[in-house]
Amino acid sequence: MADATHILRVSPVIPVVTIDDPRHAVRVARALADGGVRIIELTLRTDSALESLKLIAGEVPEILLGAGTVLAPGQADAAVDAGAQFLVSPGVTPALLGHMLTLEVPILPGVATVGEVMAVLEQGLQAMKFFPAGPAGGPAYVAAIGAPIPHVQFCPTGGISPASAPDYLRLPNVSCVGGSWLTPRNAIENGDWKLITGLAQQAAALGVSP
Ligand SMILES: O=C[C@H](O)COP(=O)(O)O
Ligand SMILES: CC(=O)C(=O)O
Repeated sequence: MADATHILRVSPVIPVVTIDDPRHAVRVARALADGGVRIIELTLRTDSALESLKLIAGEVPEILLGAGTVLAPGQADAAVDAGAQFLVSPGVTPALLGHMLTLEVPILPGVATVGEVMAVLEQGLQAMKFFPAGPAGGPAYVAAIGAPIPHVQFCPTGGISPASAPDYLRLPNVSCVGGSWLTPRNAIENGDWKLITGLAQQAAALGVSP
């Protein structure tokens, strides 16, 4: 099933995580899960990303494991082989989208314009990443897309902070947001897993109504 609507309901925030040293991978995933965030989008931006995916897939079964920054069909295949349970791309091309649709995992293609939303919708997908959310227009832009196309659910990502996340999460066409703020690079390098767990707890609480 390619549609990722159910993936967007796992957590109010999908952490977008970049790990340089695979020895940190399991600790980062556990720190997020300990804070109540049981989903991770591990970017394929480092040479060791596939190794990190394999380690998390093998040792942290309680977290839903996605691969992000999928730019090419071969990367999508390699990520699934490494254990990715869903795939995220910052944008779409016909070749990449067509290939990802042949795989057995949910996909979250990135879109930034109404035309791109319509192109992805034509392929039968109703869940999309909106990227880069802040620079592309922010909550007002996402809300405006919802007028003609109310049945698409978005995960806005890019330039979002704990302060701005609620402005997106209150929109009817936003199920969650994505962000890198839960896993600061220096916290990973310093092994500050408590900080990451604390940031995850705050993020998980964004989904709880006051
Ligand atoms: O490339 C950006 C990541 O997808 C997340 O963006 P962010 O660092 O603004 O949260
Ligand atoms: C930014 C983004 O969407 C990605 O790295 O997949």
